[in-house]
Amino acid sequence: MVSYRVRGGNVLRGTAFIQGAKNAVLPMIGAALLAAEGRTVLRNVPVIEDVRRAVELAQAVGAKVEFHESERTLVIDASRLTSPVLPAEIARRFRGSVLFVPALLHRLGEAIIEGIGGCNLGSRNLDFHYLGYKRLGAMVDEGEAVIHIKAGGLIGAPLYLDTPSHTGTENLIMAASLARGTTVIENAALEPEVLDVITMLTRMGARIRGGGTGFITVEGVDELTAVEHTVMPDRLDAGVFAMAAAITGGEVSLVGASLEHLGVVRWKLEQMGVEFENHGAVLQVRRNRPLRPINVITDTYPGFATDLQSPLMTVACLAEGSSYIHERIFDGRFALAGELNKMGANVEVEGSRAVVHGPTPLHGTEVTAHDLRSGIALVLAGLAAEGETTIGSGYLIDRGHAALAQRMQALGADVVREISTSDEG
Ligand SMILES: CC(=O)N[C@H]1[C@@H](OP(=O)(O)OP(=O)(O)OC[C@H]2O[C@@H](n3ccc(=O)[nH]c3=O)[C@H](O)[C@@H]2O)O[C@H](CO)[C@@H](O)[C@@H]1O
Ligand SMILES: C=C(OP(=O)(O)O)C(=O)O
Repeated sequence: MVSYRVRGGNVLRGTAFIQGAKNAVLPMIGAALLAAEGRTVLRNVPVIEDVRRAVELAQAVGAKVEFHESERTLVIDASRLTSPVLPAEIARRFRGSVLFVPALLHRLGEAIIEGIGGCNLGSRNLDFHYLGYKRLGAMVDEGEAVIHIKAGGLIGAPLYLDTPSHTGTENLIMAASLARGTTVIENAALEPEVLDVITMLTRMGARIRGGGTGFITVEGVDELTAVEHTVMPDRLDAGVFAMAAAITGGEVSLVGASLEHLGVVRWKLEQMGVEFENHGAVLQVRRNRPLRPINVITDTYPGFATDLQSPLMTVACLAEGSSYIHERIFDGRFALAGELNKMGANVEVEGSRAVVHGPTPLHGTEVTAHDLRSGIALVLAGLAAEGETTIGSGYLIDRGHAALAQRMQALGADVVREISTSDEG
């Protein structure tokens, strides 16, 4: 059982090193399994629990994987895959398990999904994935507990997504890359991580056009080769550290962060009173005036990232006035509000909208992470709160943020990660 203990009141100053992107490395591990020969090398891999689960899952289907954690490097040899089964005990613990399906279909002719995990954010459908596989010629049997997808060779086809699903786009690009003929994917996702995955696949020999336009064309090839690729920086980790500076009225240098990748998040934080300045490759973030309230509507990239909606809700608690948040991507992403209210916040939720009445002084207490980003949002709340905050279910934070306590401590924060003996949490 992991928990985080935060003593608030310290102003954060110093340098934070932004990790490699969780939402890029997971599809890249899936992509590495498409290469039937040689060894793939992934660099700048974040040392997070989701990557450890992905390594276990790749090993479960027969790949040889070495995770050199201190070098943040993965070496993946997928020349012999032996099992199409994504076993429940691993696959249920993270979302990235769905990204193994295209490789299993191409390499073994079938994929058997015994469970799918990831943050509990309300409905998280996969119908666009399944419909896409079907249009490429696969058979999908959606059982109660197990999903069985079979294909005796995929064939390119016109595909579409009702909304630009992030993993849906990645999966259909991977499936199309080794399919016979041409596939066109309309309404594809534009997220920077999707583009990074396209860059890696292209290096592997895939023929993909239109990344970043919403309209992607893939000409199938006969084989993909193992390559070396450096994972892009994690814009969500960067956003969290920027908000940590903002909420404590501090100043931090973010090594590896890209302003461009923050999209609308950058402009919303600026409206709240946060200043950004690029110093070459280092992004300086500071806040030295009172926080202003904000209106935010989450959207796909370059809109305001839903994964930063929870941390922003915490920052809004300290703003001078009422902020308005409209969550448009997930239908159950406001569990944080109840936890913040336990700390003295005044957040009202109605359906997909929340109003944060600020400023409210926060006080430390025992709270629970309901998902990865509500967990990190509670760490931010703890930084601004009087006294001590204990955040339970810390495993959820470890799913997506590497060495969080050490990186926060380096900025002067009092954050400790604690482990007690009990079940995962
Ligand atoms: C591992 C990974 O990359 N996770 C990210 C990915 O999740 P993920 O790829 O699961 O998110 P999607 O973009 O697919 O889902 C967004 C919305 O579309 C709906 N939908 C999606 C697919 C589908 O087949 N049918 C359907 O209805 C979902 O229910 C959800 O409401 O993008 C999310 C939205 O930016 C981020 O919060 C997650 O951090
Ligand atoms: C929703 C998230 O992740 P996942 O899709 O892996 O559950 C997240 O990173 O906030």
